[in-house]
Amino acid sequence: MVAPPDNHVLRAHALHYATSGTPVLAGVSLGVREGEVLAVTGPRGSGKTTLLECLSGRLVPDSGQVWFRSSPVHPLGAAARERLRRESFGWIGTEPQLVPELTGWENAALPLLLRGTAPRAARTAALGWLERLDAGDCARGRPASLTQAQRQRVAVARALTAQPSVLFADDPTARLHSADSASVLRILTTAARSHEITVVLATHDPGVAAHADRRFALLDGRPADPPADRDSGAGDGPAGGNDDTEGRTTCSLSV
Ligand SMILES: Nc1ncnc2c1ncn2[C@@H]1O[C@H](COP(=O)(O)OP(=O)(O)OP(=O)(O)O)[C@@H](O)[C@H]1O
Repeated sequence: MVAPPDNHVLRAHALHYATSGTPVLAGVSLGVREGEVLAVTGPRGSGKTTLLECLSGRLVPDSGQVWFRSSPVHPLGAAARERLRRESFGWIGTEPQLVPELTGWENAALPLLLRGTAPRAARTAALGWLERLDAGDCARGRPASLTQAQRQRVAVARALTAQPSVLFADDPTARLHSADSASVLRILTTAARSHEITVVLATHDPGVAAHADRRFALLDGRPADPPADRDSGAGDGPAGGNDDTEGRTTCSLSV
């Protein structure tokens, strides 16, 4: 096993994953640089969610390697992967998946409370992020009383409150209207950049991918445009669609 280069916070090498005998990922390699916003793009069913799940330790690939900084993730057992996710990773899904019995701030504070942070400090941090995300008015409401966009803002606050090293966002705005989508994405990416949180963002929407620094395109579980030198790690080099792009969205917000 070879540890990733220093400037990669995450690295995957030759990932294969199949479900019911059908290949979902078929030899995917990529590196994610510290602090970047990387969009994993591709049509529906191309394997984006599965790739994020393998990178984040939610799924164990059938073969291949995943590294987080200088530590291998793929050989870890379930408890160690869960600890890694709790301590170092955040996840925002397409659906907010909030706890219905808890208020907005309680939902946003949950990762800190699970880590053992004192309730008062967890509450202060959660309220701070809700305010920064223009969701201060969601603090006292339970999820059922909030709109879809408000619930997703609470989910974003929950992910950021934990100050993850890497935030995985799986089509986080797919259920939002375009104005809400643009606003949530702008706030999410601005907050991540100002707090040096690496983001891996799955989307099939080029408008969403435009918020990222770089794109990695999948097609049928493979890199859509692999670099000529695959051993150097697909998605790392200046080749094809998996390349540094000028997609970074200029934003004056300070979150
Ligand atoms: N648990 C599972 N059981 C059966 N098939 C699965 C499972 N997970 C993924 N698949 C299949 O693997 C393929 C890739 O799924 P995946 O969700 O990773 O793609 P995606 O690019 O994220 O798609 P979408 O944009 O629709 O979310 C699809 O054909 C999907 O049906």
